[in-house]
Amino acid sequence: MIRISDVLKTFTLHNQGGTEIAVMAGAALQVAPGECVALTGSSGAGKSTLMRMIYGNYLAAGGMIRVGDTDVTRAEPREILAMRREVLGYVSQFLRVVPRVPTLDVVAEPLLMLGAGPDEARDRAASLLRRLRIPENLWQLSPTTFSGGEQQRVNIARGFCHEYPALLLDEPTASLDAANRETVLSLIEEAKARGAAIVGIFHDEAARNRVCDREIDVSGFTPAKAA
Ligand SMILES: Nc1ncnc2c1ncn2[C@@H]1O[C@H](COP(=O)(O)OP(=O)(O)OP(=O)(O)O)[C@@H](O)[C@H]1O
Repeated sequence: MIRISDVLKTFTLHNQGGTEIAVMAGAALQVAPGECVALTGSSGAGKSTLMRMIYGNYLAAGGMIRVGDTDVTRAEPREILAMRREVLGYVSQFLRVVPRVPTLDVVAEPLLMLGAGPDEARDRAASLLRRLRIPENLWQLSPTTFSGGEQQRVNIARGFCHEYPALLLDEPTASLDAANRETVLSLIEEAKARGAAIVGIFHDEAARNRVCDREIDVSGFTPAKAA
């Protein structure tokens, strides 16, 4: 479902005389449907950079990244947007929302954008919000004023609303209490069971051991070592 080979990434520091820094070379990864792969490696090794390249936020300088039928390194912006709508979900650590949109609609939006009926989309959103213990009296409010942990759970609910064939998870259990952490791990297990291919960053080692089938240490892709 997700196939990466020989990926190269350089950053050009425009505010520092255009200096080019190579941060990744020879990156390779394959994730099959129903599999969860953890990206590991020390801080600065390139875990987030690799996830951003898979999502099409950062452009790879070389190599191949395929998500389903999408050739991410060569796709037009509209193809990337279609991939994000239909195929590849991304649960980042922070919720970014348009102000004044009620929480229920923030969570239902990915399904609404795919043409689901409003009742069906809101029912699914409600069931996720309930599972993630967001009190019902908050559902009609915008999540902009919610606590950090509440925003994180709204973000997770949104990321799991549509059953994406592939998912990127950036620290999905960070700073959650035990009960909500357990819910998130169950959501990941259910997504795997229905065939989702998942790539994640999990600093929570017990969570990683429970849901991940394999680990890929991205330090192996830092140019000095890969050369
Ligand atoms: N936009 C950018 N411009 C320049 N350099 C960048 C940019 N994004 C990342 N880097 C560099 O790429 C390298 C990898 O960073 P990245 O954030 O991917 O690491 P990480 O493994 O996710 O780290 P952490 O665990 O601390 O989040 C770092 O040396 C970082 O400074």
